[in-house]
Amino acid sequence: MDGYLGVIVIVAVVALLVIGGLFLYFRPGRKAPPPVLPPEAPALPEEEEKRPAAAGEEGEGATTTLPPPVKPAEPVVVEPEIEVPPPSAGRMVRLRSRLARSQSTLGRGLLELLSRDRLDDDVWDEIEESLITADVGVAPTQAVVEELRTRVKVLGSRTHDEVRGLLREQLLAQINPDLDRTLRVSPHGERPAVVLVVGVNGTGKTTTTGKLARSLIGDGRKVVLGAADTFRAAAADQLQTWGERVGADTVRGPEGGDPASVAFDAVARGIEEKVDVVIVDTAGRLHTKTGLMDELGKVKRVIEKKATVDEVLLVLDATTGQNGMRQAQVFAEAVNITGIALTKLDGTAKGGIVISVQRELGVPVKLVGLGEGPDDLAPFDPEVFVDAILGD
Ligand SMILES: Nc1nc2c(ncn2[C@@H]2O[C@H](COP(=O)(O)OP(=O)(O)OP(=O)(O)O)[C@@H](O)[C@H]2O)c(=O)[nH]1
Repeated sequence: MDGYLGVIVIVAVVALLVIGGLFLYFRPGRKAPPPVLPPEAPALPEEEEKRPAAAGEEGEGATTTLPPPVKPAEPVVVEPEIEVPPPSAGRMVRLRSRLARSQSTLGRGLLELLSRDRLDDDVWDEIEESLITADVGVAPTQAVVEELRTRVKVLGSRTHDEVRGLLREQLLAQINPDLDRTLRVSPHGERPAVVLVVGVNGTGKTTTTGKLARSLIGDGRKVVLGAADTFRAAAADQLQTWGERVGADTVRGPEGGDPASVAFDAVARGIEEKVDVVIVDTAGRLHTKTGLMDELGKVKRVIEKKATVDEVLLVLDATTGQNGMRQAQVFAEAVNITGIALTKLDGTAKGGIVISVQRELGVPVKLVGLGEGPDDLAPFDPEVFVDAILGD
């Protein structure tokens, strides 16, 4: 009996436990067990995620390939583009219109005066004044007027062409077409030719050095530039930019350094690189004549340890008139000038400076600047010059 009772109690306890468990499991408000999620896919790089899926990539079974690691981009070195400048020949003809614009008032005025029926003293005075105003200089003006007076007397009545012919002849005679205007830029065997560029800052000296380098390169020569104007760092930068445009190296020194040492290094580089011409831009400080002589003298002496100085070009601003002439005199006394580069001839009606500067300094105008463009430097051609003054 006791055995039965024990079994009944055990069954009752088990039944109670089962009922209690079921109640707890199904009771209202009980939270559902968390859903079982599939494992997360690995994150893709942003770009890959945005990329539209290609055909066949979508849907079940598509696999994701990770992109290869991106290498950091190599820095791109942009080489400056090397320009090919035009040759020097025919440049003055090309730039003739610039001359005609600036000089034709003089030509037209003279032609009109000389074509008058009666040429009395007043007219001759006016002719003289026009020439003086155009910076022809006193002595050349007197020579021109005297010669014209004689020729006109012989001629009697004059046609326009005859007057033009007379004037052309007289102006050309004053410019002297027979002067040797060739630039000495031929190398001497292994040694390059050396051109020293001197003149006051602001005359267009550095610009002319750069333009000359272009022009020589246009003629097929190899050039090295020397920035011996160490007084002004900007001048060296400017020259270097000119050089880079046409693939010419520029040798420079520290600001305020010894110009002679830069000139020496430039010539040494020229020899090393087997170039045809080394062009040295010097400082143009007009302190004292002795100071200038010492500086330019030293530059020249130092260059001559390695090569010969073939040309000493004086850069002169045509717009500065008599003031420029005085500066030119100081340079001519300090160094042996072999040629003149007359700049800004497009910006003045006083083209007569060509005549007076040659006469005063006894050296020919070899180059003329006719604009701010890189190829606006031309070998001087007296006939083109006079024809531009007189018109066609
Ligand atoms: N119209 C015209 N401008 C020129 C000519 N030659 C130079 N120039 C300009 O004259 C300005 C003055 O040049 P500069 O400041 O004299 O330059 P620079 O003489 O080369 O400089 P530094 O000699 O180093 O002082 C520049 O804007 C040149 O472009 C020319 O023949 N015609």
